[in-house]
Amino acid sequence: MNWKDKNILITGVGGFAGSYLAEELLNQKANVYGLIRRRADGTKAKNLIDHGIENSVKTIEGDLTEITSLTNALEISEPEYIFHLAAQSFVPRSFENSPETQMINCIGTANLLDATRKTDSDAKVVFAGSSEEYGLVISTEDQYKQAKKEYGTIFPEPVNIPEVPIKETNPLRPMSPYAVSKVYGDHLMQNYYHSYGLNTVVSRAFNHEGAGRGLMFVTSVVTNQVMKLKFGEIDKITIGNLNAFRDWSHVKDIVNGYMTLAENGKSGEVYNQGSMRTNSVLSYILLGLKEAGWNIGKIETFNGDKSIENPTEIDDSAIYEVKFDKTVVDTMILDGKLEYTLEDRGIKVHTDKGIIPIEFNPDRFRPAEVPILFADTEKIQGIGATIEHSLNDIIRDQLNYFLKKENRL
Ligand SMILES: Nc1nc2c(ncn2[C@@H]2O[C@H](COP(=O)(O)OP(=O)(O)O[C@H]3O[C@H](CO)[C@@H](O)[C@H](O)[C@@H]3O)[C@@H](O)[C@H]2O)c(=O)[nH]1
Repeated sequence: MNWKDKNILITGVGGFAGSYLAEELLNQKANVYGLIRRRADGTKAKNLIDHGIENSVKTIEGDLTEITSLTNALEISEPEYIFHLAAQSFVPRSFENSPETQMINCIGTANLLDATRKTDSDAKVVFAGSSEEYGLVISTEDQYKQAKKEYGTIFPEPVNIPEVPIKETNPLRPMSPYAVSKVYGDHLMQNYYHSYGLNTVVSRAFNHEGAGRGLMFVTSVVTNQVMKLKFGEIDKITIGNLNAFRDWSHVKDIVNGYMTLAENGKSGEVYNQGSMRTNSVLSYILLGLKEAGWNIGKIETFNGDKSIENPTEIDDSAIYEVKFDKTVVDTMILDGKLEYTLEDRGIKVHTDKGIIPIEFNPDRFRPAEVPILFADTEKIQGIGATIEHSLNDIIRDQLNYFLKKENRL
């Protein structure tokens, strides 16, 4: 599409993905308006400054929880396209303060849709739903039996096992207040299309990462610590569940996907966005260490009773970037060579420069966890989206970000 001179409104423009999206649209000469929360100190959002676009985005102050803010933003920007990215997006925070998450994510989305309807805007709305909506994805028969026991008759039955890679038609089994809030927004988008004919398209993006990712998300937790290790500021890595598998995309691929949805997404439809890979948190750490210059020899549990020799040398994509193999669930390394529990307290990584401990912090484990996410992205690829970045591209960008930030380049 030719974005030149098109009016765009982005909610959450000061956020991680919002600022990448704004930069790309500005590069393509669109008029970018961004809804931004009032800041007591009068400064602009840091992400806009990092992207050098703080003066090019036309910011409109407002709050999603006040519908007048949204009608005002729509009247000022007269958008042809709205990207609704603003949200409380950190899963653990939603467990701590669920009403806050619901206010922003549910009421905020309801306000935006209703403001769009009431102002007779014919803008196309692209909504940032989430892979978290899928929640408890079933990978094995045993897991299914256990889940069925726990959740009883309300458990949405799998269509087939394994349910990975996950298609848009998969049942939604949200596992956190955040995930529930995204299911709400997702369904409301579809409902406003069917009830009022609003042009709404839902993106269910899987995890997306890159330079500038919030420090609390696991990929930044890892790469930030890897850099601190490199410069001798810490002597171990502290982490939560090493055994979670995520489908990590580069944020730039996801932002391009949002633009593809604006251009070619069918109204009332839902599209996954992901990388067609799934990797464990442990793999992210090992690849991060490797990228930062360590050679990894062996990994073992703290008491040494379980170990793997040369894990990063088993280096083909079957280990670290897989087309999902159904034998692989709930084990740390994808071929299941090292299994561990929280009682093991951590893992030692033997390297050419000494041992690096990876210590489990029980506080970082969640009341309910999503064990694996892995997208089937055929539908969005069918309308033109592509995957341009590898997992190592993401890790490299994040490591370099921390190098630059600390003036270490
Ligand atoms: N944050 C964090 N997560 C950790 C840690 N240790 C292990 N993890 C595990 O790493 C996984 C990823 O956590 P996050 O990076 O916090 O992301 P998320 O919960 O998967 O959610 C992100 O992706 C969603 C899309 O799938 C987004 O919708 C959501 O807003 C967020 O960006 C989770 O399984 C989490 O338990 C840690 O120290 N910190």
